[in-house]
Amino acid sequence: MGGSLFTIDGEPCRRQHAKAKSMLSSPRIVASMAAYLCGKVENNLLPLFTRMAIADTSFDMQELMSRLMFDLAATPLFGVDPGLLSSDMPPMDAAVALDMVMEVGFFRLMMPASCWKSMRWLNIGPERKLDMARMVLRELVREMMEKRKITTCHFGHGKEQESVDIISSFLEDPDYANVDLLHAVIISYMLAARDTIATTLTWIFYNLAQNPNIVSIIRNELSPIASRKVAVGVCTPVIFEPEETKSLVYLTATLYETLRLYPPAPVLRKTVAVDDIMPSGHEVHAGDTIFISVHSMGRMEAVWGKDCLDYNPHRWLSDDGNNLRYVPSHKFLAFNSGPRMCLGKDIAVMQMNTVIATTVWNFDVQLVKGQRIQPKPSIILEMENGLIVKLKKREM
Ligand code: HEM
Repeated sequence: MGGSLFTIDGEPCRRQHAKAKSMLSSPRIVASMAAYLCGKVENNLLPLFTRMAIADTSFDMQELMSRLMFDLAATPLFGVDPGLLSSDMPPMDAAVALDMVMEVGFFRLMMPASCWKSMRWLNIGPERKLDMARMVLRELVREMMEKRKITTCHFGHGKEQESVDIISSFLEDPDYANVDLLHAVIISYMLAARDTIATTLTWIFYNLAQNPNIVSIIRNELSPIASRKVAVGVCTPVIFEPEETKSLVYLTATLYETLRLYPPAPVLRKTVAVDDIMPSGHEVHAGDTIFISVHSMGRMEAVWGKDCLDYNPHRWLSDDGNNLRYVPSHKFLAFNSGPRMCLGKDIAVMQMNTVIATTVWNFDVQLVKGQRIQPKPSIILEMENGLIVKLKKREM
């Protein structure tokens, strides 16, 4: 990822940041992503969930969310659908390689640099695994670039169909003529857009399965939209489109509550630019490294009050329950705060609300008993053993 937005500062960062911001806020790209999201949910996710429910089969929700998000991240990037969520469940080597990058990244954060650098030089341990993951990812990029020459993925319906591939704008830009830099930018985009959301969705389904009262409130909020879509007594699955879910405050509150307790980026690493004194009174010096545990901050009584450990979406609502309460980003750090705040927040909320609403409305998600839920040591807060669930189709 060397040279990509996540590893740089100063002028190169300013330029990359501006480019990423203009792409991720472009109405054309956002509309294409929304259209592709609806197509993926309708044509892949819902049929798959329906089959699982009919067969009463247990499955790993984390793996499925990882496949879904791989497709949702890669398609607008390359203009080609890798099809990891297709019914034949193809091998997901590239997704596993992305996970490995996150695990080794965590290892590097925890180890003295001399230790991992020696391992890299000797090509042993986690560094060897990273090297292999790098090869898999290079192959992914090569394969997708080849495919995009012959296939173009179209988004939307009828005359409104158009193709979008984010990569074209990098290929046309002389700043990205260096192949290694282009490669780093592509992989960073995949990590930012896939892992964060797949992980959050998995934790949401885990929490909802244990809180049927919260599920009922979400369904009540969805009910007026659903009743406009299907006639009473008709059993067609309902899909909730981004335009319909964006004003749903309780659904969004549930999403934020999950991000508070289970932030997908649980630790942020910062380097001090100039000597300073923190609001806490701690002195910091230029070059110092600071780790911020977003995971711990989300569970601190001093920040969130006595019920800080409860899963309670209501804390995000105004007193009358009709609006989201304003919470400053330095308190709710899941998307970072300040000039380097997440640029994909709105896209992420759009994608997650659509997947949650559609799943929760059409199915009951049940946890399979006897599994141990614990986080994996990684830069991303994935579950070590996945999340094994069963689905029941809702009778309406
Ligand atoms: C649940 C979803 C997401 C969460 C919680 C999240 C969180 C974050 C965090 C914490 C950072 C700061 C990282 C750091 O400085 O160390 C960040 C940066 C960033 N995110 Fe996200 N992200 C999410 C989804 C996305 C998506 C879907 C995209 C793209 C489509 C995206 C694009 C970016 C970019 C480009 C940056 C770099 C901003 C900069 O440094 O200027 N993120 N995100």
